[in-house]
Amino acid sequence: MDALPLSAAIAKLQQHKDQQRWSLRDLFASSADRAQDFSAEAAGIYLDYSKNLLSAETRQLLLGYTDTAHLQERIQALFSGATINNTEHRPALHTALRFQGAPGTEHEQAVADCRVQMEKFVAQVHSGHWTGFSGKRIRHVVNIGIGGSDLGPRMVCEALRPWHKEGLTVHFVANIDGADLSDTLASLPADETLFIVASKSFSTLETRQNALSARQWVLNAGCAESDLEKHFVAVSSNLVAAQDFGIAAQNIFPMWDWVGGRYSLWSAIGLPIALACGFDAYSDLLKGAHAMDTHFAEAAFAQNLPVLMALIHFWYRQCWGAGSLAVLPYAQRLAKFPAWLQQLDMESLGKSVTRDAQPLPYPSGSVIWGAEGSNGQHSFHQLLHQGTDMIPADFVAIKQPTSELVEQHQWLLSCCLSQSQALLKGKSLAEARKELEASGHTHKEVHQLAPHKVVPGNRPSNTLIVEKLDPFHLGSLLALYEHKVFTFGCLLDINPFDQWGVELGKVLGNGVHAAIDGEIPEDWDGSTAHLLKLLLK
Ligand SMILES: O=P(O)(O)OC[C@H]1O[C@](O)(CO)[C@@H](O)[C@@H]1O
Repeated sequence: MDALPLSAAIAKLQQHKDQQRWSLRDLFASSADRAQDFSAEAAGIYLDYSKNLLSAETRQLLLGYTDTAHLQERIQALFSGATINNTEHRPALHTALRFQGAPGTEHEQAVADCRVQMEKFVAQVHSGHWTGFSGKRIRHVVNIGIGGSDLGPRMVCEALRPWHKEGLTVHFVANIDGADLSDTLASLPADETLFIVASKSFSTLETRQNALSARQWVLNAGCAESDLEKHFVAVSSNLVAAQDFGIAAQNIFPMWDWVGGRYSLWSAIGLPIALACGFDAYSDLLKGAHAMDTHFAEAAFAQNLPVLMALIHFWYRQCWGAGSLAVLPYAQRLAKFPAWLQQLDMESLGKSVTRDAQPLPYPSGSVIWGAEGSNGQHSFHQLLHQGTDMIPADFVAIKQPTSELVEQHQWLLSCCLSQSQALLKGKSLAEARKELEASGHTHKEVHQLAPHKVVPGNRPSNTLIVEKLDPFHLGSLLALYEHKVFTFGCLLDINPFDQWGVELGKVLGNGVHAAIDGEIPEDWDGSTAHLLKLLLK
């Protein structure tokens, strides 16, 4: 697609933005039902987007932009399995991973078969029929994987802690830093530990090295080579490499090239979830995601949660110069949600050319960052409130208490709502002065202190209310963000399913490693050569 119509449409949006003075206080004052008007709901998730710097006219213009970007056709292409990952010549069919009912396509049939294999395996481990080399049942599972083969299952397992099965603990190791693996293994009994080597490609440096070390650790503990299959299973689309590594064919769970790594937690990459929380919980996660898929595919764009969220983020990125988005889940168990979203969003949208390889004439994706509330309030929220940049934020609140400490949940929700309220309202100089005068400060003190107490306000946010932090609603929340990111990619006319930029670092990493025992090539930059010499001294 020619990027020019998109650039022209963005210029129109920019004009609309530049022509008026935007005040959240005024927008609320001029419309009594703004909160209702600027909200939508689907699959157990309520989106309030009223605290955004946009009017009904802005919304119309943004919705109009979806035609220019051919969004409807793109969504159809996604669901129908068209080759939308055009640089790798593949479909992106993560939605097929969470199909419900009877399998209707070849892809769904493969998924159904894999689910049967997973369910059988989980039952064997839970029942104690799967034993380690000493005949004892498995009590620890260590997932070795990185990126999409780690972040999703790790985050979900932490989010669903109340579903964890007794007697089985799931651990995650990702980093090439040996401390990750050795700290994890330090307290584990090798004969009761099972490893999942999770790697779509089965060629990822970190995963291969960690898996090799884990293999040695099991052997050192007295396991015979012939018993290794009791301790290693794999999830991969590269069956040959997994078998070459020494994983028995029957212990390999399939993955397919039509599933991107960052969209893979719904596949057998989700095995740690099924082991930690049970297969029913894993199935409910898929159901929640499927409910959001249906909403995304069928709802009118004006009511469509992923589309609305993508349009709003796009508006700030293109017309307001917002370089980052803060994601603030008010739930301790969602502490890893921002890290999962970082890969999903930044690996997908960090591109500089359009689908047709033309230089992108407008900004691409932005920085995604954040942490769990209320902790973030006591660290980086200061910058959100008084820093010079406007940083839009997504607040995620969970309606039902996540623990028996119900009163604390009420405080948690109060913290969440009051933060977005403070971002909206701010505090004017006059308000700051009045406050200081009322507390007995001298005229001089008021004059000096008041500017420090001014909070600009007028800072936008979305609030998502998730009914409950359970498998179904978590599935729905994650699929919402997946589709938001896909939509953003369509609005930019980029391919959100490849990640060529990551490859360069991998290739250079091999070169640096080779230089440790060999010669430093002459064409290296001076800094890298000097640093390596210092490190090797
Ligand atoms: O599952 P694999 O093939 O080991 O890849 C791990 C991760 O590495 C990446 O390719 C890039 O670092 C991610 O996209 C992927 O999720």
